[in-house]
Amino acid sequence: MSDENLFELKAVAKRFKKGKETISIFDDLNMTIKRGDFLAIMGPSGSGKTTLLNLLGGVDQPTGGEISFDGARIDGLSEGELAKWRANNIGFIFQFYNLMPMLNAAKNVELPLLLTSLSSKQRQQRVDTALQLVGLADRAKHMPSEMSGGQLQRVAIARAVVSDPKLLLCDEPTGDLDRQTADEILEMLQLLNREFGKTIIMVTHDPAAARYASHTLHLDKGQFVDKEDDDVLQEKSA
Ligand SMILES: Nc1ncnc2c1ncn2[C@@H]1O[C@H](COP(=O)(O)OP(=O)(O)OP(=O)(O)O)[C@@H](O)[C@H]1O
Repeated sequence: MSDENLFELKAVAKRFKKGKETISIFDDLNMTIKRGDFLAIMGPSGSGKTTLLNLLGGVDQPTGGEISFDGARIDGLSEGELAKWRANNIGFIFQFYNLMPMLNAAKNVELPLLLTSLSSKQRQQRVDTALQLVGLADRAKHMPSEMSGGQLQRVAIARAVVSDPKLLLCDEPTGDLDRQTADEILEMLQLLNREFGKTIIMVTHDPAAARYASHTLHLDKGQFVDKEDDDVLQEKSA
C-alpha cells in the first residue's frame, strides 16, 4: 500500500439479511483515499453512503473484501479492538449533533477523552483548546438546549477533534443548518483539513457543501459512477 493512501478498500462487499432475503449494498467496491484529502460523497437516497461511512469508521464490518487504514487491515478486528481503533483515529460528526442533552458543552467535548489515560487536568486543557478552536470558549458551561444549531455543531466538531484523530467522518454535517451557518461549519472543516491536516470524508446531499471538498465521488446503487467535471479518484469496479 502506497504511503500516501490512508484508506484502501479492495473488493468490499456488504450484505444485510432480512428474513430469508439478502440485500446486497456493495458487491465489489474498490477505492483509495489519500492522506490529507477532503472528500465529499454524494448519491441518491439508499445508494449506500451511510453504509460506506460506517464501514470506513469501523462501526460496521464488511461481508467480504479488505479495508486497510494506515497500512493495517481493520476488517476482521474484534469489537473491542475496533472500539480502541475508533477512539484513536476517528472523529465523527453527525447531522443532528448527537450531543448528550444533560451535559454542558465542555463535558460533551470531554467524553471521548474519558476512554484515554489522560489526567483530569490534561483533559481540561484539551477541552479548552478544542472549544477555542471552534470559537466557543465562552460557552463551555452552556447546556445544549441553550445553543443554536450552528453552535451545537461546533461543539460536536470540538468533540470530534479533541482526541486529535487523523480522520473526520461527517454524515450530512450541515443538513440541519441554514445556508450561512452551513457555510461557517464548512469553512471550519476546510480549516481543519488545510491547516491541521485532518483527512475528511463527508457525506452530503448538498452540492454547495460538496464544493468545499477537494473532490466529490458519486455513489449509485452501491457503485461509484462518473459525473462530468469531477476530479475522480476512484478505481471503478468492473
Ligand atoms: N441494517 C440494515 N439492514 C438492512 N438493510 C439496511 C441496513 N442498513 C442499511 N440498509 C439498506 O441499505 C441501503 C443503503 O442504505 P444507506 O443508509 O447506506 O443509504 P444512504 O445512501 O446513506 O441513504 P440516505 O441518503 O437516505 O441516508 C438502503 O436500501 C437501506 O435500506
